[in-house]
Amino acid sequence: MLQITDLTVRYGRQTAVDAVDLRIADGEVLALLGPSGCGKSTLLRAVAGLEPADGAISWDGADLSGVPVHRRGFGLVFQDGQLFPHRNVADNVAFGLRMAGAARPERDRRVDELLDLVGLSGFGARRVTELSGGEQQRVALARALAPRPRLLLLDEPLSALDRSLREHLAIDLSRLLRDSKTTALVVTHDHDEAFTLADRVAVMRSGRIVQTGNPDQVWRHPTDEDTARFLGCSTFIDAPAKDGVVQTDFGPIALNVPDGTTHLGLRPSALRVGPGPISGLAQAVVHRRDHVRVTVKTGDQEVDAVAGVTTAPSPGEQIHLELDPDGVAVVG
Ligand SMILES: Nc1ncnc2c1ncn2[C@@H]1O[C@H](COP(=O)(O)OP(=O)(O)OP(=O)(O)O)[C@@H](O)[C@H]1O
Repeated sequence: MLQITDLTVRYGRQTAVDAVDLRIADGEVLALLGPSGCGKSTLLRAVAGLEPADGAISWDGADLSGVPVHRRGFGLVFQDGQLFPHRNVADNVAFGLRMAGAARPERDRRVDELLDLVGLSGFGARRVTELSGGEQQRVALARALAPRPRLLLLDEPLSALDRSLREHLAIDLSRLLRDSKTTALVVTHDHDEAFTLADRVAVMRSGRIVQTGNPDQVWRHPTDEDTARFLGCSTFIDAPAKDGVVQTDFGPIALNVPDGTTHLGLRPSALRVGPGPISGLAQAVVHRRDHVRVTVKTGDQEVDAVAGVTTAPSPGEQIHLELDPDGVAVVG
């Protein structure tokens, strides 16, 4: 188990990581999610031993301060893989095993096993410069996993890849981490990636962890407006709740909240163009992959909504909005 206690990293007068407490259980995949510059890479680097820090980092109760990077037993994967360009795939994967003094037959067996695990069987003799970006990241992952690290540290492992490959690899990576029962800390700014990969998500902002919880909790119940905004909410409303039903201007919604005023964050998908009590005027209409995003002026406010590709309104068209509870978050 990794235990981080009161960890602080300063660069001059700037505090990049501010008194962070965090724990990762054995076999758990924790995603550290936050906007650019919030300090997540710095926190990961401190755990790896690459960044001097105040506070304590321990593994199974043993303090790691003073333990150099290569003695921590952690595996590292960065955004751009950082493979050795002059070595072939098998030699890259075998690197950590060679450093650990593993004998040739064992090395070869483990390399085959890992290439199989990451879906690159038969790629051993290929030059890494002849691989696609996605293949290179798989090799980086195989290399990090080969020596059986007790903790895998992944810093934006998929960010350099294009979107469809990223989504595909996130699912593969999630399965692979589970199958190999790897304990992992994944740093990402992408909430889809965090929610695909993680058992638990820690949201970071301005050097601090502002919320931890399982993906569903964090998605449905962000701790404050900034977190909700970061997780895609763009419209915020207060609405009265009674007996588990919240009455919004857009219609009633069943939510497990106490009676009184509830603060809600609406993602664009919470408001759909369709039969509903509220009318508005379509403003900007933008086509996305599988839906259309519409900015709607209703009363004196502007809200984001979605429409089906075939039923999209034109700018200037009068429309109605209906509420989809799946896009609603309870804030606070
Ligand atoms: N070596 C350094 N020297 C000085 N300041 C640094 C250094 N590394 C990071 N910082 C600063 O510390 C803060 C946190 O940086 P960090 O890279 O940890 O953020 P991040 O959340 O990982 O962002 P990104 O996803 O953009 O890398 C930033 O303001 C950054 O400019």
